[in-house]
Amino acid sequence: MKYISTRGKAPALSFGDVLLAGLANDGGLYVPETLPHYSKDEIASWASLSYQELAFKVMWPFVEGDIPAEEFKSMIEEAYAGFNHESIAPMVQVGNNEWVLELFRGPTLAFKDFALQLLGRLMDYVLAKRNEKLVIMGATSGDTGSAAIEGCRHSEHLSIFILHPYQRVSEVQRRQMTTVIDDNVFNVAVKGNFDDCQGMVKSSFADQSFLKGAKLGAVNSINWARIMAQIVYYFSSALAVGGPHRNVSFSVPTGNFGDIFAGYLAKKMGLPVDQLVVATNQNDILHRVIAENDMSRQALNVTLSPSMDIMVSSNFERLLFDAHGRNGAEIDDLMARFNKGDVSLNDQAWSFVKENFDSYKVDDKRTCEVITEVHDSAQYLLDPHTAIGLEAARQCWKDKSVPMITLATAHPVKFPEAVEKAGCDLPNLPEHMKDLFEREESYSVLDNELTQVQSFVAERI
Ligand SMILES: Cc1ncc(COP(=O)(O)O)c(C=O)c1O
Ligand SMILES: N[C@@H](CCOP(=O)(O)O)C(=O)O
Repeated sequence: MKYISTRGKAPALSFGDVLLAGLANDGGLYVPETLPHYSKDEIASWASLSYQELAFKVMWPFVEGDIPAEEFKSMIEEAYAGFNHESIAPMVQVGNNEWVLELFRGPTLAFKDFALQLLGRLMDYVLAKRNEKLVIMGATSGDTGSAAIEGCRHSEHLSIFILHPYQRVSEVQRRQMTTVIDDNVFNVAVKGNFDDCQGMVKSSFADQSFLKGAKLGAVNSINWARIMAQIVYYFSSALAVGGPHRNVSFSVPTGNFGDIFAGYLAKKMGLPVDQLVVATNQNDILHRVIAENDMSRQALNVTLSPSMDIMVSSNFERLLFDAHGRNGAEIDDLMARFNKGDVSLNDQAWSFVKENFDSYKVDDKRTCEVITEVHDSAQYLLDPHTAIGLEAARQCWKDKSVPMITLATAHPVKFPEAVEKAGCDLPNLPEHMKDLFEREESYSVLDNELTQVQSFVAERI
């Protein structure tokens, strides 16, 4: 499998190279040159597989040639061994034909563990083979950071620098990152927002001279391997409710557009998907572009769903690549126009986006109401991101005979403020985190300045 950049100027790479490259050197994002496609019968034949076996089936075409099959199988086994449910991604019914897909059963209690438990192992394997080291820079609005640290901390080949927006992640999220005191783990609180952190990571890829020869890698969903691992649970959940011989729909709490892009790819690979619903909080650029073709950047709101406080949505570029007939030159030009303030898509691209996605925006007040309502009606506690997903599902659902699956992207215990505002009791922290509030923290607070952050990294590698 070869991977090409959405901006058409970077060289096509193999899986191993894409894994380590993160962002393409033309500023684009890597996507597979072609996708495997499966018939309904082939997909149906996967129904009896374990999650790990299914993960191998779905991901193998993307890594074949770079990772030996037996090694890849072992990595998958290890990656999901630390999940606390035997199904790995269990489903809970919360209404008629209405399902919640629990993606928070991994070590850091968010869907990011699905990809990052595997990514750390993949990177470690490829780096060991090549006898190389990698400096990871990642940006987080709260969940990627801890999942990436957990996935990479044991590697001798990786050092990891995670930028989070100062005072804009929940205390549980912050402590999950900052209480990991390892020689190769560095946490930085940037006096800015998530977009600032993500912008610094992307600028660092564009000019890596500050690293004095060291190589930079990515753990955010700009890294193709993140998306690849997230495709699997669209297949597992569809199979659990009668797919592929019946259609299913998905509603996805969305920020950086990585998770729902994985669902879009599952559909392209043959999974019969009726609707893909983009659920946003008040930071609604994705809802505005789908509904009104308005991509104008507005000030970032602080919400009760902080992990989705994102305005510049990296993976949307991967979708736009398809919307523009996979023409890299057009995307290169489009991105330059966006940076100069252009805020709309051409008619053809907008139609493509609207044909593939529905969308809905949910504010904080409604988020809390949904948490309360579902707690009362189904005795089930949603986290605020999932509540947004469920409300969007209900508002956008066109055919109620089609099962609607909302992705539960995080555990409610990470977001006490929303749970308490909804009038619900906060569950206890799981056993492995129960002393989280007593653990020592270590992190540095830096100004929202690229040079300051880059010097911090350069001095520590
Ligand atoms: C809990 C939670 N829900 C939803 C999202 C949005 O996912 P994506 O960025 O892949 O759209 C994130 C982070 O991005 C998250 O941490
Ligand atoms: N919500 C994310 C933001 C980063 O998204 P990613 O999927 O690109 O890593 C977070 O929790 O950090």
